[in-house]
Amino acid sequence: MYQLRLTLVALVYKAANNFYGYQNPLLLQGLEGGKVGMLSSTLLSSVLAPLFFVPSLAITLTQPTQLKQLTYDYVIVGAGNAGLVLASRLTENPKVSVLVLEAGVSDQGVIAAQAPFLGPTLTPSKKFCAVHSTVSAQRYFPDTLYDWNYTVVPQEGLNRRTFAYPRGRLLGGCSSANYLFHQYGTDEDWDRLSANSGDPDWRWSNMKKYIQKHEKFVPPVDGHNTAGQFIPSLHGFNGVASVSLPGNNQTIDSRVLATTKQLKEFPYNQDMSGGDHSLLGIGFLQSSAGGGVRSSSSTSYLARANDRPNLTVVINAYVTKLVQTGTTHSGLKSFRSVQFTSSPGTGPTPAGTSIHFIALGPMTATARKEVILSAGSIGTPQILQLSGIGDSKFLKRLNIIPVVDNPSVGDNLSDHTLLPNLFSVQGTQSFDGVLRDQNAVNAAVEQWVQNKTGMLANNVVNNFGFARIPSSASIFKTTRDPAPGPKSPHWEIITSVRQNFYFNPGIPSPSSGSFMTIVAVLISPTSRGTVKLRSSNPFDRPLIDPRYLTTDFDVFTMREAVKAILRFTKAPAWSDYVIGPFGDTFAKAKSDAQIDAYVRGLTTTIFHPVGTASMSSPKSKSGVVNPDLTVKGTDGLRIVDASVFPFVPSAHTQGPVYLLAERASDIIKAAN
Ligand SMILES: Cc1cc2nc3c(=O)[nH]c(=O)nc-3n(C[C@H](O)[C@H](O)[C@H](O)COP(=O)(O)OP(=O)(O)OC[C@H]3O[C@@H](n4cnc5c(N)ncnc54)[C@H](O)[C@@H]3O)c2cc1C
Repeated sequence: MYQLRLTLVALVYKAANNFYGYQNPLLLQGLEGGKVGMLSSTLLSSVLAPLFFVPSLAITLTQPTQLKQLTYDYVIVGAGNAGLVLASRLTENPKVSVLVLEAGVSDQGVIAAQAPFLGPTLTPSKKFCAVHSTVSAQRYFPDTLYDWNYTVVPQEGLNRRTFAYPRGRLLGGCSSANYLFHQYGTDEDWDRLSANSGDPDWRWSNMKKYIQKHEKFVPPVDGHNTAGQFIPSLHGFNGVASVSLPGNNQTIDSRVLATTKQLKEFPYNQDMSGGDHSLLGIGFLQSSAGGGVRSSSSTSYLARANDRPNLTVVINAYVTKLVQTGTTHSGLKSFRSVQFTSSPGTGPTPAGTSIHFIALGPMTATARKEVILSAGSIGTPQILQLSGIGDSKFLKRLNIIPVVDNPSVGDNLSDHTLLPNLFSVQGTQSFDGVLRDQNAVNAAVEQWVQNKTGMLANNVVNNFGFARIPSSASIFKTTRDPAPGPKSPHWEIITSVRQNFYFNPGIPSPSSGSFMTIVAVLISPTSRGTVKLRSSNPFDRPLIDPRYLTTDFDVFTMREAVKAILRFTKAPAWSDYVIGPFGDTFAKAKSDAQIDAYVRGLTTTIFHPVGTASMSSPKSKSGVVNPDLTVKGTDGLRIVDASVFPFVPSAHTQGPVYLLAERASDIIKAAN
């Protein structure tokens, strides 16, 4: 138990420094070179798993070679957020057999995937690797076993910076590795999807029923009175995955709430889940957790299907391509087979290069009914292109034989950007103080170990909100409002007490002082990017180019968000707390040009890529899937994951993915 506590303490520090960006080099040195050693969650998995068993998987095979059969009714690629919803729903019929192929590892016993506070240790830090930095990329992008360890190509709109682009690589996918914010987007998001695709059943009036199937709203772990913090009628209480309000008061909560009374610009919003209810305003975060433990698609949807003999899940199974199995009378190319192999080694590799290949020869699984791609917004377009489904001219250049010419594959990448704004604050009550106090950290660890409450049981954020730029703003003279409707936000504000900032190379982390970070997120981006193959080698990481802040609207909105956040901190509620912006570029950012430079220097991602296999109407010449999620020009192949959203929803994306996958399960059941 001593080792457990030591390891948890170190993970607390790692979590604190990974969240939203900044790593304290001294702290890292301490962790990597000190007694605790390189604290990997692998250690936790192997040594400590029995102490923290959370029901997730039971029948999972750990290698493709353990498969006793290779033909199933459905083959699902990716045991991620969407993939496990499908696996769980399709196997409700005991006559239907399902194989799920997952390249990543198990989530069982992975403590960092369980304690909400430790989630950020699963993915590489977002610490910026400056092109002019003297520090190697490897030093600041340490690969993790639970992540695909991607990086973005140098971003033109962000001073040609590159940075880590986390994607979960374990059972549950990103739902096991994310930061647990849980919402559904606005009704206007879903109504736009419906209008664009021509399918009335994507409308919110139809989609909202899936909340009841998906969500199990549970009380917060501290048992506080939640009256006025959420609206019960917007939630499900008997669904599969737990959702809860914060269970550990943070020092700034009361100031945030006071601000909502003091500034008309930031009204209080009683429920932040979205849908029928507006997202505008500030309220309490709802997290995908219950009882102080993360709820992922693995611990919820897979757990309920564990004992079904008709479901087979294989981890360490890397899908290299889809195999064409014929052509229909109408000329559609059938893809009912999937080629896969043992996952390559996951040891440290320099960011952006090939992964060392140690796999056995390829195997092929075949679906009697359908193959369903749920490999996520990066994996899905990668597999499509490797299979000859994509832009023919581009594929030929990579010596891949084109089968279905579709230039939309891998296009239209859309993501939310993130800018951490750091403020110096008074006193020692910020999270910085807690982290410098070994006794406080030990006590928090002890509390979670004993009864799953306290700091580790909680998300790192308690309050957040959404806002619009005024309709009279000058940008609307030249740009059409990209939000899906007047109730949907343009940007998001996330309040946090963490020491949590991105620093310009040369400005060391302060070893004293207290900080508050208020994050600005661009919610309705107009920049669009791409995910394209680097080569025909399936183990080469694809080229990810979100093209962040390459439009006037996106730059304008981030600038206005920074100005609004400065106004937020001028409310009387902060007068005895906030000292002022921290860091030269922020403190001196007064003119629009200075704010823009500050924004371009620090913005990265909040990990919500969508759109790389967009849904469009069957008649549309662009797009990758039809409204029923079948892949255009193909037969026997669907896509169910975040890649099909043509626009990034006005929310954190796991909730929309859950609803998408619930409806997709119904569509697939009805079609077969
Ligand atoms: C660090 C981080 C923090 C986030 N925070 C939040 C948050 O707080 N709230 C929120 O709502 N959203 C958050 N998100 C985003 C959200 O979790 C994702 O949008 C969503 O879960 C994506 O679901 P998906 O099914 O499309 O893909 P995934 O969940 O990524 O599933 C894809 C699966 O396919 C597997 N796969 C990929 N390629 C292959 C292959 N070749 N062979 C076999 N398997 C393969 C992957 O390993 C993965 O398990 C976060 C994401 C990250 C990475």
